[in-house]
Amino acid sequence: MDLFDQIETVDPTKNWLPYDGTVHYYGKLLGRQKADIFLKELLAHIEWRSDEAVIYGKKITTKRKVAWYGDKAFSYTYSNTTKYALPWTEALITLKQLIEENTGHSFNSCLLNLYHSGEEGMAWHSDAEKDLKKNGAIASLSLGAERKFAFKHKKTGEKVALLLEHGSLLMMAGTTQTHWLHRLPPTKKVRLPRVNLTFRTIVEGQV
Ligand SMILES: O=C(O)CCC(=O)C(=O)O
Ligand SMILES: [Fe+2]
Repeated sequence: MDLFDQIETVDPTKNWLPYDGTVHYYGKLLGRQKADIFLKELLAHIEWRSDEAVIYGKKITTKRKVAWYGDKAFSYTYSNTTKYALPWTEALITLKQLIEENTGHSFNSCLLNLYHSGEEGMAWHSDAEKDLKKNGAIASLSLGAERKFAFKHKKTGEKVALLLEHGSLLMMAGTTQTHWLHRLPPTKKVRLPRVNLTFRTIVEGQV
């Protein structure tokens, strides 16, 4: 697939996955000017922290920064560490409402990632932690540097890739997290920062 074909031909009804899940790309939900303003605002005012993970009993710290916000101080566990959501900022509520209006889904939390340059990425994973609503939709808003985003089927290994533009929205729904991994590959070609927001639904006390 030619990644650069997609810009003129954004069809929000297209499912980018061939089977076992649903991924819709809405293209640029925010125009250039608004996207620039939100990027600046989030870079300046989100409480960015290094991400911590415990892998084989060792605590590691990522260069990539993260932050987590929500309706209340949900606790959320992944990579053997527990985090607590901060209360929504005005900018995040505005973005959350915009996404809810455009997708018909609602969300109660948001995980933000800051990649300072193309050298920072995120490894293959799926977002199916037990705190998340099972098969709940995840809305991913991208600001800043355009980056490639890839999916890989857990059994067949089939891959799908697309380019996430400044101000764009990607929706992952249905059984996507059960059957597909996704990642943000690192690249030497990108020198500018990117902020990604994934709006999610946390379910407390779910077994
Ligand atoms: O940065 C991205 O586009 C994806 C981030 C992601 O997969 C996650 O936060 O779980
Ligand atoms: Fe993810």
